[in-house]
Amino acid sequence: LLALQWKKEENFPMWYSDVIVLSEMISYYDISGCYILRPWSYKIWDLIQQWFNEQLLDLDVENCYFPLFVSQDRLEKEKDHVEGFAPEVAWVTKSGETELAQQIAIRPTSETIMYPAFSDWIKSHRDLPLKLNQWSNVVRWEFKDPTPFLRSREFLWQEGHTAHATYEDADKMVMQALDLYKQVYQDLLCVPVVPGYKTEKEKFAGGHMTTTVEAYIAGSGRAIQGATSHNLGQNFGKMFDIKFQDEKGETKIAWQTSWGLTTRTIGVMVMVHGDDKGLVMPPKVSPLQAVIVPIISKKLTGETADPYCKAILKDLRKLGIRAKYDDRAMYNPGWKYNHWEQKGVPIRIEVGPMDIEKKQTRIVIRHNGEKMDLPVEGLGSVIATKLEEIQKTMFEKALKARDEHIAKVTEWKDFVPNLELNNLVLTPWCGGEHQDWEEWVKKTSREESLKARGEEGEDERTATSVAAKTLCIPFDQPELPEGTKCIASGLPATCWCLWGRSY
Ligand SMILES: O=C1CCCN[C@@H]1CCCn1cnc2ccccc2c1=O
Repeated sequence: LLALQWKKEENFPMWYSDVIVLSEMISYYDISGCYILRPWSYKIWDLIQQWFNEQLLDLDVENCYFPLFVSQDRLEKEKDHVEGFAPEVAWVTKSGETELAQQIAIRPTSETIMYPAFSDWIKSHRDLPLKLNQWSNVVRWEFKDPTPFLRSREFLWQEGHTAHATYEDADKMVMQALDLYKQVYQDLLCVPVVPGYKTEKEKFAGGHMTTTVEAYIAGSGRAIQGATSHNLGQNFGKMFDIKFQDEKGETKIAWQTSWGLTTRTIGVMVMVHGDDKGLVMPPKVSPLQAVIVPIISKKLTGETADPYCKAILKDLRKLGIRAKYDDRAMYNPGWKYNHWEQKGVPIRIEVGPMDIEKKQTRIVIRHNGEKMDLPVEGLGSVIATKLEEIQKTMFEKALKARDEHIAKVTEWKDFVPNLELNNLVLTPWCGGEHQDWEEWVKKTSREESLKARGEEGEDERTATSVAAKTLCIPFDQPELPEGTKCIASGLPATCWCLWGRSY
């Protein structure tokens, strides 16, 4: 099956699952919610990890590795933190034919695995700050529709866990981590995100405050949480007895953070940039940034093309450009064009008989189809510059598409009509602590959406997917004129809140 069977605008979910298979990113697996990450997608995670690890050095965060398994006692140390998540926990209950005396959980996240050790290690303020990061897989036995990269039962992530002497130090760490996430999305993946606070209803219950970066998927008109960074306060310190002697010899409880970014990043990138020819890769994370295709014919044999193309390849690689010379004789140029377009390679370099004669080459830019003839002389640095331009243009294009779909709304009558236009909605809000009114918006937006679609009485599952929820209270707050009313409660608005249908 060589061509995409679905158009992105016609059937977004089918287009997505087609693209990730045809581009050789994913293969399916016989256990629901589990997927094979093939080299073409794993390399993206590799590149994200390389960049992220560089940044961790500057933040004095060290990598480590904790066990995959956690005892039931530890996992359930603090009931109310886990109860909401309990159905997602995967348990090991036997080895071979033998039942285990105590069932053991597979980590869904590592707070309860790490923090007893934190308690052992942290005795004095001199042991602080403790800043650790772990790259690993985690398992969450979700029941909502699994989607490769976006929602799977096992996924790869990094989880940062830090302990500090003061609230302020912890809060600074939370924001530094969130800024790394913003850079991963905007600077590496060319995906614009809105950084902000989660409301009380949407935050991590075990923490004090949650921050997030929210992305927008134009294909579905939905928002998606890109990554999250929590200020845990002293909650886990109290639970796991993480105490230290401060300079005055007084015993204090540590202030903590935890923050995570997952392979969901890859799915978001595919959805935002992909088109009807397949993947469109941002150069910074593309496994291949340029592919050289010789147009072999009677007028141009392999042995004439080889030295010319290999010289171009050398020139590119010398500048650190991830390039490949596709000299496979069993595929014709047309097949190769289609293949590398589906895989989203940013630049194709075509070499035909005329090109060799004129010491030039024809390059084709994947994201906008632009073609141009360039001299082979100095080609490497021209390609390097082109790649930077592509990175910038792709982000600007996504930013425009996202901004066109954020509607500022102050009256409730305009809320659902904007959701129906695939918009996110920015509204005056009475404050993140008003969970009751947040619930009201969720329920009312669902009912009004179903009515607008003439689907009253739709079954619960579908209905939930049309409800709007709070995405975040953006750090970047527009002017809020005195006396502005909350769009739902009519109470005095204290902030602007971003809403949307979401994944
Ligand atoms: O977000 C992050 C970032 C990385 C470190 N962990 C925090 C908080 C995770 C919240 N969470 C999420 N799913 C869970 C599933 C089962 C048990 C516990 C949990 C759980 O605590």
